[in-house]
Amino acid sequence: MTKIIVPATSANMGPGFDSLGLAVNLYLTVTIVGPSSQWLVHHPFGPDVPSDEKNMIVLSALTVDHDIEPQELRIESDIPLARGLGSSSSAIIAGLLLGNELSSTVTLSSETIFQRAAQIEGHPDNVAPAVFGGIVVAGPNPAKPKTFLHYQVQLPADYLPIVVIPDRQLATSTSRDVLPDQTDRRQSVQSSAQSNILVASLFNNDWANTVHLLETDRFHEPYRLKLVPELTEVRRIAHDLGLSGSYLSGAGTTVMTIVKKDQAGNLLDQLKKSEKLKGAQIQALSFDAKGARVIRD
Ligand SMILES: Nc1ncnc2c1ncn2[C@@H]1O[C@H](COP(=O)(O)OP(=O)(O)O)[C@@H](O)[C@H]1O
Ligand SMILES: N[C@@H](CCOP(=O)(O)O)C(=O)O
Repeated sequence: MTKIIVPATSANMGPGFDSLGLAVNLYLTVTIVGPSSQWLVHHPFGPDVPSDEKNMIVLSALTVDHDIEPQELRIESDIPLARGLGSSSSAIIAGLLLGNELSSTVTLSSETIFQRAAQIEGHPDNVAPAVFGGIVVAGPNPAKPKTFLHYQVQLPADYLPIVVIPDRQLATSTSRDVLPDQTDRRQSVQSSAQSNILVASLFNNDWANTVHLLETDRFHEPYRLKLVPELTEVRRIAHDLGLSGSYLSGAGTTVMTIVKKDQAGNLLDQLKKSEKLKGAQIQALSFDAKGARVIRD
């Protein structure tokens, strides 16, 4: 049976709000069981997520080709919903790949799948690493309205991502609602400078400085902190160990820390001891370098 696999993503690396994201080894897997008289989606997400043609994956597939035959689908997922790990992006991309597989008239390239998914999401920071894998800088293409440019960064060999995933959902739309419409000019200039330096450090594989720059966001973290106080606790614990590299993953509630591999065990031990992080899923991950893929047999 054909399987579609899409990784989870962590957007908003540092001051790279809406433009810098990375893919990790948590996956959404969609198995195409076969044709059915109507769309039937077996999934583990409970009654709030539709199991018929209203499911986000099916809706996305139908944007590729309205005439595709209904299918029975089986969904497995390690990506928790509404926690800042790009579950909606992975569902949209899985749907576009599904439509691509099932259509007899349309064939989409990875580039087109990325562009369409970014248009649907409205920002490319999750969908770029979800489609292409790794760490990606992406943003609006000034030469072509409604399209996006994207550039992939080399992955660091000696760092890995650690996630703290609170046992609490936060819809991206809710978390965007707390952001101000305007920011101060001085602050914007400083944030823009730090974002530029962060991108330069990423392309120079300078992770000793990158981890500090990951903590310089002023676009969203100050406003979202009240929704995700765990960020303060993770930073406190990491700083006590002399470690930087923590940021709010996407719109929250996940907190991501990029840490040197030889420090990961130390940090995990301390995070797991914290009363304030009780109930959170705390684990070391790895970067996903491949991005979305289709496995046919
Ligand atoms: N695999 C999926 N199938 C169907 N709907 C999904 C799937 N993954 C996510 N969604 C929808 O997207 C919502 C979460 O999107 P969002 O608030 O953007 O959070 P995030 O993308 O950070 O996980 C879920 O509540 C659900 O409605
Ligand atoms: N830049 C977006 C990223 C949202 O990511 P998600 O994983 O929470 O969907 C934002 O901050 O709103």
